[in-house]
Amino acid sequence: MRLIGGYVRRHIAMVCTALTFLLVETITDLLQPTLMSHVVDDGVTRRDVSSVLHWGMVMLGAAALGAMAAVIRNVYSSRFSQLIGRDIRSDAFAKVMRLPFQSVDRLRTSAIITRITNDVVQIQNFTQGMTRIMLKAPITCIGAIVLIIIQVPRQTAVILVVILVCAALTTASMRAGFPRFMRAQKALDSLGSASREFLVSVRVIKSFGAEDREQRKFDIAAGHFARATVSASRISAVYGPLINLTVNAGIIALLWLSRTQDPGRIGVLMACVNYMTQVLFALGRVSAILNTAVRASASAHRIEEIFDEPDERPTGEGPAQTESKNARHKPSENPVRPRTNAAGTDLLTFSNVTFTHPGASASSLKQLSFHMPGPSTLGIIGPTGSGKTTLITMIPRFYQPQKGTILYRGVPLNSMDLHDLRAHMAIVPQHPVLFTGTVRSNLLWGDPAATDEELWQAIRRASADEFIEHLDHGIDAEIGQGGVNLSGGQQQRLSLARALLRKPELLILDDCTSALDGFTEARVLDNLREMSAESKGMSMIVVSQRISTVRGMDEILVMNAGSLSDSGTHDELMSKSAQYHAIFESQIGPVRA
Ligand SMILES: Nc1ncnc2c1ncn2[C@@H]1O[C@H](COP(=O)(O)OP(=O)(O)OP(=O)(O)O)[C@@H](O)[C@H]1O
Repeated sequence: MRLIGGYVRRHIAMVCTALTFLLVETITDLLQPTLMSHVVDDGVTRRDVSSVLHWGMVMLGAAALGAMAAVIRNVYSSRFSQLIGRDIRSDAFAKVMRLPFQSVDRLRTSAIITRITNDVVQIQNFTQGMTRIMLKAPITCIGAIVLIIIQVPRQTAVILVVILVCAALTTASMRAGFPRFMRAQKALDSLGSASREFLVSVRVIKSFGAEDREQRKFDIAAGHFARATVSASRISAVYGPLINLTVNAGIIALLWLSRTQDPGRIGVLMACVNYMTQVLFALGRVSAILNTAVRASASAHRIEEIFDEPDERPTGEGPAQTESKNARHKPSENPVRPRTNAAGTDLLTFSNVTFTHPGASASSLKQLSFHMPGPSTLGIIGPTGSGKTTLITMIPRFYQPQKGTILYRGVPLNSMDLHDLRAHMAIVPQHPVLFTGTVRSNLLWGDPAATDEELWQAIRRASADEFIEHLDHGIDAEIGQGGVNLSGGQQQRLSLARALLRKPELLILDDCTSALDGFTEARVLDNLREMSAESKGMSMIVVSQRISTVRGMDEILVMNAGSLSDSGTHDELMSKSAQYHAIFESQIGPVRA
C-alpha cells in the first residue's frame, strides 16, 4: 500500500475534491430518513398538509444537492483512478526498461505483463472505490448508528451487538481473503505465461499435431486460476450473507423491542429501519471495498517487486564487475595469444570471467580469458549450449560476470557509462526481432537520421536488396508483428542491415546468418569484411556453429562447456585443435593429406 499512497499523494488535490463532494453526498443521504420521519410524524400522522409540503420540499432539496455532489464526485474519482493507472503503468514500464537482464529473467516477461496490466487495474478499482465508497461507508455507518441511538436511545444495546458482530465478520473475511487473492493473482501469472508460450509456439504445436496435449496443459493452468479465484470469491460469498443476516436480525430485534418501548412513533421507526438498511448497505460496500483493497494490496506488492529491483547500473562498482582477488589481468589458464592495436590497447579483454545464470546450477562461462585487438574479426564456434551467446551478452553488459574482469579498450566495462558502452556496438541476435511497421521504420532504429542512400547501402551490405526490391512497396512495405510476413533468412538480413546502420565500432553477430544459404552467407560476410576494411575501425565478433562462417576470421575461439578449449586462426586450429578439426570433418568432410 506504500506504493498506492505515493501515487495518491501525486493527485491529492483531485482526491480531496472528490472526497469533499462525497462528504456532501453522504450527509444528504443520512438526512433523508430523519426528514422522512418528520413528514410522517409531523405531517401525515397529524394530517398537517403544510408540514408535509415543507418537509417534502426540504427532502427534495437535500436529494438534489446529494445528486449533484454524486455527479461531481463520480467525475473526479474516475479521472483520479485513470491518472493513477496511467502513472503506475508508465513508471513500471520505464523501470522495466532500466532493469538488468537478470531481473527480467527472474521476474519473467509474462509476469511483468500481468503486473503492468491486470495488477494496475486492481489498483485502479481500489482507488476508484476509495473515492466513491471508502469515506462514505464509515461515515454512513457511524452517522446512521448515532442517529438511531439519538432517535431510539433504548435500543442502543441492539445496535452495539450488531456493530460488534459485523466488525468481527469483516475482520475474519479480510484475514481469510488476503492469502487467497494472492494465490489467485499468482495463478493468473502462470496462466498468462502459458498463454504466451502457446501463442508464440502455435506453428510448432500445429506442425507436431500437439494441439490436444497443449490444450490439456492450458486447461490445467486455466483450472488452477479458476480454482484459486473460486476459493477467493468463496470468502465474500460466505461472509457477505452473514453480515446481511446480522443486520436484518438487528432490524427485527429493533422493531420487536420498539413495539412496546416506542409506540406511536411510526416515522421514527421507519427512519430507524431505513438507517439500519443504510448500515447494511454500507457494510456490504465496506466488505466489497476491503476485498478490492486486499486484491489491490496483493497487486501493489507485486508491482513493488518490479520497483524494488535494482536498476541496471549506468556505471558502478557492485559485485558483478568487482574484480575477484585472484582474477585481475593475470594471464588465463588457457592463454590466448594477446594482440594489441596501434595504440597498444586491446579492443576487448576477458580475464578469468565466470558467469552463472540466475537459478542455473552450473556456470555458463568458466574462467574465460581472451583478448581481441581492434580492429579485427573474431569467430566463436562450439557446440550448442557451450556458452557462445552468454559470452557475447557480457560485452554490452546485458549480464555481468560474478567473477573476473572485462575491459573495453582497456577500461573495465563497469566503469563505463552504459549508454556510451552500448553506443560503440551493434548486436544482431540469434532470433531476429522486428517491430510492427515498415521495412524503413525497422531500419531507422539503427540510425533515425539515415538518408535513403545510407539505408540502401546497409540493405545491400546485408544482401537484403534482392528481396526488399520485390516487396510490394519496397522499403516502405509493411511488416507484420515480429516480421511474420518475412522468411527467417529475410528477417535475419533485415536485422543485420539495421545493425549496420549504427556504424558500430564493434559488430556482434550471434549466429544470425544461420537461415541463409551458404552462397548468400558468404556474400554477406565478404561485404562485412569489406566494410570493416573501408571503415578501418569496425571490428566484428561472429558466433556460429558453422566452420564456413568463422573460418575467414582473424582469430577463432573454440568453446566447450563454458570454457575456451582453443584459439587461433583457421589454419592454426586445424593443426592444433582436435575439437575444431572434428567440427571441420563433420561439416566439410575429411581433410585430404
Ligand atoms: N537465461 C538463462 N537462464 C538459465 N540458464 C541459461 C540461460 N541462458 C542460457 N543458459 C544456459 O547457459 C548455457 C550456455 O547457453 P548459451 O545460450 O550461451 O549457449 P550457446 O553456445 O550460445 O548455444 P547455442 O549454440 O545453442 O545458441 C546453457 O547450458 C544454457 O542452458
